[in-house]
Amino acid sequence: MLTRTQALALEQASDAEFKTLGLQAAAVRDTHWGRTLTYSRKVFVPLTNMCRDDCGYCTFVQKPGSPNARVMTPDEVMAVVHEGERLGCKEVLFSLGEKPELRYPQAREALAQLGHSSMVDYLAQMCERVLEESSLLPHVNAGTLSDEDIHKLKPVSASMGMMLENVSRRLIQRGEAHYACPDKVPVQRIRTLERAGEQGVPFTTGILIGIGENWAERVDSLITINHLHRRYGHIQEVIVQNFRAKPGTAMANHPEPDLNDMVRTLVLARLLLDPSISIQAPPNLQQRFGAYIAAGINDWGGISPLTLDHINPERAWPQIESLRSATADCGYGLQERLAVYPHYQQYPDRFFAGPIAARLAGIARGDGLALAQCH
Ligand SMILES: O=c1nc2n(C[C@H](O)[C@H](O)[C@H](O)CO)c3cc(O)ccc3cc-2c(=O)[nH]1
Ligand SMILES: C[C@H]1O[C@@H](n2cnc3c(N)ncnc32)[C@H](O)[C@@H]1O
Ligand code: MET
Ligand code: SF4
Repeated sequence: MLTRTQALALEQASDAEFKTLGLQAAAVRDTHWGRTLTYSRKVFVPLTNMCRDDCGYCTFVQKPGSPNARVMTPDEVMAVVHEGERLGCKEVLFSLGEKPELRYPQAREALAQLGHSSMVDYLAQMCERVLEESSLLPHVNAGTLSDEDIHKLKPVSASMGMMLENVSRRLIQRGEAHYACPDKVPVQRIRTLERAGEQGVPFTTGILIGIGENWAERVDSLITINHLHRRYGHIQEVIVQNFRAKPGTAMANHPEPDLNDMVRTLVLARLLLDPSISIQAPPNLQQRFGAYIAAGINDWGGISPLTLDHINPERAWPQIESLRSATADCGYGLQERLAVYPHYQQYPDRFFAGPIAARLAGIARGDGLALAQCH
């Protein structure tokens, strides 16, 4: 594994040097993850698109008053879940705006009508319903979480996630991507990762590249994730996600990272992080699958046969079969996985509680949806 000094020095490395490093990264992946990449067949449920933050790159968020601002009803959620189940999905990714009730009366009213006072309460209830009424496993991506939030969500979700994005405090200054976003203050994101570790939650995180950060700040963000994983052993995967510029946002004219930047960052992540951490890059935000595989990724993340990627709705998911053939062209297999990685299922007492523990124990015994039955 690289030291911080070595990682920082890579900023100056030539394309030829990166070619050699890419071979090393791919070798680390082959040793620890084998020659089969994974993906999770999932549905995406944007429980609410109202959010107390205003990230400069986000088109998901809608201000109350806009005709598109909403909180999904339980029936709407369950309709997506059941349709996903019919199509063979095994994961429900709840991805939502952060604590809109703390900023907007309209969000408080919408929640009150549903019988809740916070979005996390409503989220926990919907996770519980998903477990009671379907075979899918909830994975929640609700941003920063308090100790109580995690305690509430752990018994009803297989795993949780929150992109660290970046640890740089520069990005919260006026004119930067995270200006006036209380949930993007680095220490808040780091505390969420820490709390998840303390409470034993299999956790997905990652970095968002191209939002104004520099190479050293990427290195420090990955090192932060690695330190937390050393302490708690709970980081199941790290997503390296590339910023996409969206019309109508504050960052509409901000340059997007190119493929070379993405590849260099994937190589950095693979050589810097503990090799037991899965490295994922989304296949719908660039189309050069082979370049990512060569850079050492072992996972394509969630792919949906049903729902849009609501965060990047203009980027269609590849068909699973076309991803399989592109992956095969590079000499790798493609296999479905669950929202929680197999390693964590070996330590149920630490990582699972309540109804989700019972469901995962059932899967391990072979009733319900065994991984072997995955497509
Ligand atoms: O479809 C998506 N899936 C996203 N995922 C889901 C991911 O692809 C996997 O499906 C899950 O992490 C299950 O392992 C996230 C999960 C997180 O915990 C945090 C952030 C993301 C980001 C995305 C995303 O932008 N689009
Ligand atoms: C779920 C994750 O999606 C990411 N996200 C939000 N907006 C964009 C965008 N324009 N481009 C790429 N990623 C984005 C954020 O990092 C969030 O945490
Ligand atoms: N609001 C959360 C975050 O930014 C999750 C979804 S982003 C559309 O991390
Ligand atoms: S990226 Fe997440 S936190 Fe930021 S505005 Fe969008 S929904 Fe809110």
